[in-house]
Amino acid sequence: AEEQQGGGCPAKRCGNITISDPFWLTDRETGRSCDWPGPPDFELTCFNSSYPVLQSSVPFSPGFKIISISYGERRLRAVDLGRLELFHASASCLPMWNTSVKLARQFRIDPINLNVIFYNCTEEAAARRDRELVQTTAMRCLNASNSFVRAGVCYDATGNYSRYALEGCDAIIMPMRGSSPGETFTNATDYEQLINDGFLLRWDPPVPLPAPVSARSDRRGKKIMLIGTTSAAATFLFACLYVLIWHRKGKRLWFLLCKKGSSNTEKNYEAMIVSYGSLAPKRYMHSEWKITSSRNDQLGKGGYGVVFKGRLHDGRLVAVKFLHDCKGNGDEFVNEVMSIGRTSHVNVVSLFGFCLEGSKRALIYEYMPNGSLDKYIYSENPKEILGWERLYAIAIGIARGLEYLHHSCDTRIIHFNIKPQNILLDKDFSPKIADFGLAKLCHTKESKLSMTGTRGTIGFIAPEVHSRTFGVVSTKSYVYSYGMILLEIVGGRRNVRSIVAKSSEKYFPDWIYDHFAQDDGLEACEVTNEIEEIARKMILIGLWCIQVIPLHRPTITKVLEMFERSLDDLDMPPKQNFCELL
Ligand SMILES: Nc1ncnc2c1ncn2[C@@H]1O[C@H](COP(=O)(O)OP(=O)(O)OP(=O)(O)O)[C@@H](O)[C@H]1O
Repeated sequence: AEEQQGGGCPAKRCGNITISDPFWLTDRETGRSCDWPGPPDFELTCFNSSYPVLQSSVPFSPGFKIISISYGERRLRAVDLGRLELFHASASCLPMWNTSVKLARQFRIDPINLNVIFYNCTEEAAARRDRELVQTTAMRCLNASNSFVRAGVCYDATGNYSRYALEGCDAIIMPMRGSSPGETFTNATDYEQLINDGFLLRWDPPVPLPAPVSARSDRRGKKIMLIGTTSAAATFLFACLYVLIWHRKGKRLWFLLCKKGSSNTEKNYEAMIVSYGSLAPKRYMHSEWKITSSRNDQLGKGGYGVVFKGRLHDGRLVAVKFLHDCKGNGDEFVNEVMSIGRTSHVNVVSLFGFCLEGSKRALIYEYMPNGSLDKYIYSENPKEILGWERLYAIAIGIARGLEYLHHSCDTRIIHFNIKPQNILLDKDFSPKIADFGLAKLCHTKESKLSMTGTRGTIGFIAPEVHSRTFGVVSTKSYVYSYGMILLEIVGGRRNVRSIVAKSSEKYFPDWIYDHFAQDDGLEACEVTNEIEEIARKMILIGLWCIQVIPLHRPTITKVLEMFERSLDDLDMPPKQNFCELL
């Protein structure tokens, strides 16, 4: 019988290799040579008519050059093109994935292969002590003095090569062609040749695809198809009804169904996560963490969902935020989570990972043992618990975190929800900004405090966010919220209430403005002589930040400069007419 490609087209040649079932060739320039494509993982392209290329499952990363295919043994020899680029790239390195990550589901690295490990070191001491390592010379994009290579590492079926880890070095593992039985390479000098020789891959037979509908198919065939399709549709409908009924009866079954999406979607998510590199937040399965506290003991509940304390398998404590009412599909969710996860600053809460199981979504954050700032500033005696110096340090820390979110990272991250509930305190009471980037992920129920600029209470949201008549929404809108937090730190809501009671319901920013110049004016805020400078500075900066017109507010960088100055160098801001906001 005539040899065929996967999908039923006649076999073709690319260079000196015959492409036949299950592989199939696409011609990128002239379009598909087959009407009916073969199994997706087995699609090849022919590079310059000289050799076939197997695609990488990681988007935008180079695939594999095929050197030979043994159809009988279901084995092929391939070279990772990403590795070759290491030798030829003139300027920068492409992200280096472990080869196994780039392989589609149907392919496995043959256990007969040995491995080469490349080390890129920031500290070389450990690498230099290791006699088996050879310093690299040919890697254009790595600094030759701090990159090393080890060859002949045996295959480990569990994929655990941690015993080869070196302190101060990143490592990348790539398979190399297995030698004759029993022989291992201990000398890595020939690493370039070893990589060029390629390695062996095995494949599992693809699941057969349904046959194409041919224009020439006879009536009987059509009838069978019709019966088949109708019964498949009926079965599907029946299954849907069954699930719906069960969903109503008990959510458990629904959960089981949602636990994992289709394997293609799953693969897509994995590929997206991998493409963000090693610092990307990790995707956790429900089984990889557990809630440590009971339902009655949740950490809190906000506009986006409920937050529980949890623990990862490795022992780390986390805060798990179960999101409700999420926008967009899984891919969009993963992309947004990745951009949130790229933030890294001492004053910004770290996102360790996320959960995405069907429609269920959760974010996993580092756990902040001292909770949120509101707990302290609205307590009976906040200044006694934290002390003014600490409160002052917290104020500066928040400004640093905001400056980072404004300038140093992905500008797509918007945080319209700066308020004391979203300032979390770590074990040393250092502040970290939480809850950013969520507006893009989920719909929120209106936030409890921040939207209500009602009489006598303080709203954290800048006037221009409510109404464009006040100006354009910009980073100055965060500055407004920050200013309100400063005034809250000084005044505290309880204090505000008592002041309000004593002063015929005067708005706190108005009240503090009027009392700022008076000698005993700050007594109501428990300000004593020793800490007067600190308190007055926070008030002045706060009042500058809450100027109604955004243009009149300082930038957050300017705010940090103001903290550096002495009180005498700071001017009094113009008094605002807050009535128009209330
Ligand atoms: N990483 C964390 N560590 C410790 N506690 C946390 C953490 N994240 C949130 N919390 C607690 O959970 C509470 C609820 O948090 P969440 O961010 O969901 O809502 P919120 O900030 O009160 O309201 P909103 O959603 O309107 O911003 C917080 O006030 C805080 O006390």
